[in-house]
Amino acid sequence: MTKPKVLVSDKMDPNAARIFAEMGCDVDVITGETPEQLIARIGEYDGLAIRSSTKVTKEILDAAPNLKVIGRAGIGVDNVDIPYASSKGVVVMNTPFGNSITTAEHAIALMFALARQIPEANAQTQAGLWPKNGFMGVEVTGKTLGLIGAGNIGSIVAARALGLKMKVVAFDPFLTPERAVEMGVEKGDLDTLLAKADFITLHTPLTEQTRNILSKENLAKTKKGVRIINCARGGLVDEAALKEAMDAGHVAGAALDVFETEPAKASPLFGTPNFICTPHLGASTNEAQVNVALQVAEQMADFLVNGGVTNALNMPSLSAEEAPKLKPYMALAEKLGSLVGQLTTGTVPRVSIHTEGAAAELNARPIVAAVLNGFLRVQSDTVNMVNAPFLAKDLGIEVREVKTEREGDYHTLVRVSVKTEAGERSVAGTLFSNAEPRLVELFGIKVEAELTGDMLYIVNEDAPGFIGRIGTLLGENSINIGTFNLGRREAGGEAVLLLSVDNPVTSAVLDQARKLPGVKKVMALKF
Ligand SMILES: NC(=O)c1ccc[n+]([C@@H]2O[C@H](COP(=O)([O-])OP(=O)(O)OC[C@H]3O[C@@H](n4cnc5c(N)ncnc54)[C@H](O)[C@@H]3O)[C@@H](O)[C@H]2O)c1
Ligand SMILES: O=C(O)[C@H](O)COP(=O)(O)O
Repeated sequence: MTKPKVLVSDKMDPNAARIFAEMGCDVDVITGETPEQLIARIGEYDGLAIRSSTKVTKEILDAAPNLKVIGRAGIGVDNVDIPYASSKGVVVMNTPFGNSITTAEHAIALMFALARQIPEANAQTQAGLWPKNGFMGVEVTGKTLGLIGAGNIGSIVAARALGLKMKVVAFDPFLTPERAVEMGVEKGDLDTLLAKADFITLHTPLTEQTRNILSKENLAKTKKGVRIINCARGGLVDEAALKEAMDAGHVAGAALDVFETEPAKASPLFGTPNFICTPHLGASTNEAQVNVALQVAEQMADFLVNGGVTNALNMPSLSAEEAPKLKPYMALAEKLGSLVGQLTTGTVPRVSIHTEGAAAELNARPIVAAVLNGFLRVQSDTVNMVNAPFLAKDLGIEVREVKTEREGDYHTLVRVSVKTEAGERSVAGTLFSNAEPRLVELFGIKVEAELTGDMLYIVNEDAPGFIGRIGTLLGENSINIGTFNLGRREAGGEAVLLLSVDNPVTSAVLDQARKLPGVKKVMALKF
């Protein structure tokens, strides 16, 4: 088997290359290239490992027909066009915790640097000025820290601030009151935070809701003398408004690790008294860089070599604990989706996935993605688990999930129903020995079959002699039957026959089968 090829295109701890190689990938480390150089190179790679410098644009993705996974050694993925990567079936993963402590520590370091004006005091002292009386600081003890964003990094910052005997007011629409109590912070709305905080620190992603969250208007609502720290993303603070508020003496200090435009080689804020900045160093410690490099390489290699999915942003993750349980269900779901996809013609406005019994206790998202993958594979060769839900949405297909924890006839069951012009049609399957996918119902008829390889699907009138005739036809055409599965609505009624065959059935043989007495429909299927 050829080894997957991975390109590391941003500066990363060497442990990443070591892990890729140890886990069975060929790895090239080529950093600092222009977009044009990357476009010329990317075509041969299955994986791309990045930090924040490489911008993974549409043009790069279009030049990457083999690309299966992009791994971000870090948290923010705003440098990756995720919707476009998803549409191309490329998994995007990050390492959501590896640099959180380090970044939280940088925010605290900047808070102290602001409180005691350390950079300027250092510069003047080293310039021989000994400015003993020029730097009157403030204590942080007893002061209020306004935390905008109380996720991974925000909560570490809050814990450190509480340890420093500060009070913490947090604004985060997704922060539950219980979690706020657990964190020991006061949950408040943005206006309350702005009015109370002596220091404000930002820890949200940059989204339409958070862009310029510290706007001119909101800066005006802050306490006079407030100090602001941004170690999250440029664009959260309106830089021009911040400059005005600092010049007016309303904001006493600001520390930015991140800028709206990076690299920030010029800014009206540069040179402003009590303005401190660092060049996006939040994640730059040995510890964090080793963490994220090891983690991204392990995740990407696991995906490329074993199909494991961890920390993917555009695909349901499969934890080590869930994966063994979910994998046979995903195989079953994909086969059922493929079966209805192959047997259905015309537009399908709705696909419903119903899990029953043991299946209903599982994470439904990978099962749903697998059904859609199987269903849409019939119309697109490039569909996969990542892009299938997006493609379904683009096609206007409503996807419904239903769970029934109570067991029915089977201890575990997955049913896939599609709404068609002819009405609702459904197929259902179970797992034998919790591992082997089996079809158990096809359009209302009980039939037990393994969906595998080349198959022949026949609908006929239940009548004596039919099985002999079809067997003879296939035999005369040297087609060996592997399995033979029969079901019928009632004696003498509509019957279905699902045969697995050792070689594909030609259209000439399909035509002959259609001419057999009592035959209503004949189709070749492939799984
Ligand atoms: N400076 C650096 O080098 C550096 C390093 C690591 C992470 N980061 C950045 O720090 C940020 C936070 O990272 P994290 O790991 O804590 O992310 P996270 O996803 O764990 O937390 C983000 C929090 O922001 C909250 N949030 C979302 N929208 C909000 C809104 N409108 N108002 C208030 N809160 C909102 C979310 O509910 C969540 O709790 C990210 O932008 C990340 O890219 C920067
Ligand atoms: O989102 C992140 O992880 C940080 O912004 C770190 O970015 P970096 O890897 O480019 O230092």
